Amino acid sequence: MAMTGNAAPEAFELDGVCKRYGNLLALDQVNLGFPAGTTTALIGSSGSGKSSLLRLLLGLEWPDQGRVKVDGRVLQPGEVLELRRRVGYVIQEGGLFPHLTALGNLALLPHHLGWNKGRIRERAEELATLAHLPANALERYPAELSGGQRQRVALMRGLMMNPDALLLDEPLGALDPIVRHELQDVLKQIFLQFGKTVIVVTHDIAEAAWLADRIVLMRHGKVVQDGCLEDLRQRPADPFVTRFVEAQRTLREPQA
Ligand SMILES: Nc1ncnc2c1ncn2[C@@H]1O[C@H](COP(=O)(O)OP(=O)(O)OP(=O)(O)O)[C@@H](O)[C@H]1O
Repeated sequence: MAMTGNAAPEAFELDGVCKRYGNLLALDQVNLGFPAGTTTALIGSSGSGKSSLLRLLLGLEWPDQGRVKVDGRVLQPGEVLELRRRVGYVIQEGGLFPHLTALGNLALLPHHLGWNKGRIRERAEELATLAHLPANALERYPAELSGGQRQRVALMRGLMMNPDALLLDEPLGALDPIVRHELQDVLKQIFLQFGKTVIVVTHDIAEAAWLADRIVLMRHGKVVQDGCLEDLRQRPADPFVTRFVEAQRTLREPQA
């Protein structure tokens, strides 16, 4: 995101953030920074607070304690609409509107901001090439697309306005292994080309390591470890880290 002065501020920052839902403490004193231009994978068991964390960064939720900062400034409710224009958000299953074609879904925000049809189509076609979506799929409704194609469109929608940052919540969650593998390549290529701040939530440690140099592992609303895959493997901060890493099955040759 925008830099001010000599020091590049963190694109996003959580400063002593607690988030409660009733009696449940979903985030417990989280301190984390996401420097501008870096890619981070957030992993952790189900219910550890990963999605809540992303929603706080987007102003879709507010902390009960602590502060969320964007570009070094505390996020204010009045800034959320503008923030949503500057940050692409991609969720599992895509969240596409079923009554609009792929192109219609992609066009929603740019149309609202006054882009003409030609410019919208040109941008959509450019992104279709990037996301390896056949151009004719742009005219189809979500129900006429495969799961992988819907995810590609969701990713394209997140990139449509050339955002300053991209937040992805299990973008490859519900896909078969071959499509997932292909899309991991597409995502990695896009992140490299994009060169901006990316935070991606996944359950899969191999996917996390493929997409990001930095992995933040969460459990029960707290950050357990923040490092690279090698740190998690060789220097686990906690026995839970080893359990989490070892719980991810790898295929081995059958024993003779
Ligand atoms: N709107 C809500 N109302 C009540 N409880 C919620 C709400 N959103 C999340 N929670 C609870 O907060 C905790 C953290 O949820 P969150 O979705 O952030 O976890 P997660 O790590 O993203 O989980 P998953 O990997 O299963 O998506 C969970 O126990 C969840 O049930």
